[in-house]
Amino acid sequence: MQDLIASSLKFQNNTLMVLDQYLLPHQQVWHECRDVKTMRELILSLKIRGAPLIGLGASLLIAYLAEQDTTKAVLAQAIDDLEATRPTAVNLMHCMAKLRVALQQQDYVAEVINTAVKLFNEDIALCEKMATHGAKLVNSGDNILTHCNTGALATAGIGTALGVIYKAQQRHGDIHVWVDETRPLLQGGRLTAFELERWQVPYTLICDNMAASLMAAGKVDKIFVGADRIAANGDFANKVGTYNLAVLAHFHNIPFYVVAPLTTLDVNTACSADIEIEQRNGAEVRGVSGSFGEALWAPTNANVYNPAFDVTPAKLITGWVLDTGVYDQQQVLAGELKRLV
Ligand SMILES: CSC[C@H]1O[C@H](OP(=O)(O)O)[C@H](O)[C@@H]1O
Repeated sequence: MQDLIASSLKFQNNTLMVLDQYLLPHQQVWHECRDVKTMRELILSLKIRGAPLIGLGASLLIAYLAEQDTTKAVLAQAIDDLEATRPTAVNLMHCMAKLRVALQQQDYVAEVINTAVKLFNEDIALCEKMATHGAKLVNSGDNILTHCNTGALATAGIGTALGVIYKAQQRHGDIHVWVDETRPLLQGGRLTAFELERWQVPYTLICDNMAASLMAAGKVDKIFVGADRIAANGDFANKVGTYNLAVLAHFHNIPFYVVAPLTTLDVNTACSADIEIEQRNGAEVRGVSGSFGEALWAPTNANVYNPAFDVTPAKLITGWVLDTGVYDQQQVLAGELKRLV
């Protein structure tokens, strides 16, 4: 398999490497992955994370195993095992479905490898298209609020919502970004801040509970977020705290955009009620751990509610920025998204 290199995932010299996003930004540690058990742990612990990226990481692992003359039956089980890691982001299911088709072909080793390579390279191109479409929605001097991390660390390209922000900054040179730290795992404070510094995009880090007063003060011009799954009616699931922003944006009449590749659209999921929300370990809320070690602030036995995602109804969304274009609420509520697949 050819070398494939992205910000947090690479296949080089026949070795699959994953950047440990849990240790960023203060430690850059790459883990080698040679088996399903390791990739499952990397995905479940969010060392590799981001809807598109977990699909690509799983795909490259399957391709690596195919290259090691792994039997069809073992590859099929590996696909099932990896698909079962995180239930909300549909990109993982999309990639695994493509690999299942490849596995049924006569020359399945070559087909699986070619499919994984194609998915990786397609993602790079999809990011560019989303960024180009979305950047046209940004005006000079805009203050943009974003949530979680949707950049190069979460994709094979420049990202989804953060890719729009990056392209807009290239175009205008004078935008500013409010970065939600994104409790409990702090993808915004750790990863988005890290990426915006690398790209030299001016930003200000805020706690999630500060977004409301910034909007009330007129300091937020637009909101761009990513998605883990878009339902057929335009509702979508994204990192928990996204729904808060959508309700606040609606109240304050601030444009609210979701940015995702068309492969995040799941026409088999009718609406948000049908999206399975991943529930995560309470330890993530009782304290925090990372490159600095760990800190525990809540009582050891505190009951915790820790959904990794929440859902936002289409009626709160101004626009859907996909690689195929930008769609407004009237188009989406009229069923336009379903006609794209
Ligand atoms: C382009 S990443 C999309 C999506 O994935 C993130 O979730 P996680 O960090 O748990 O993998 C977040 O919801 C992003 O918006």
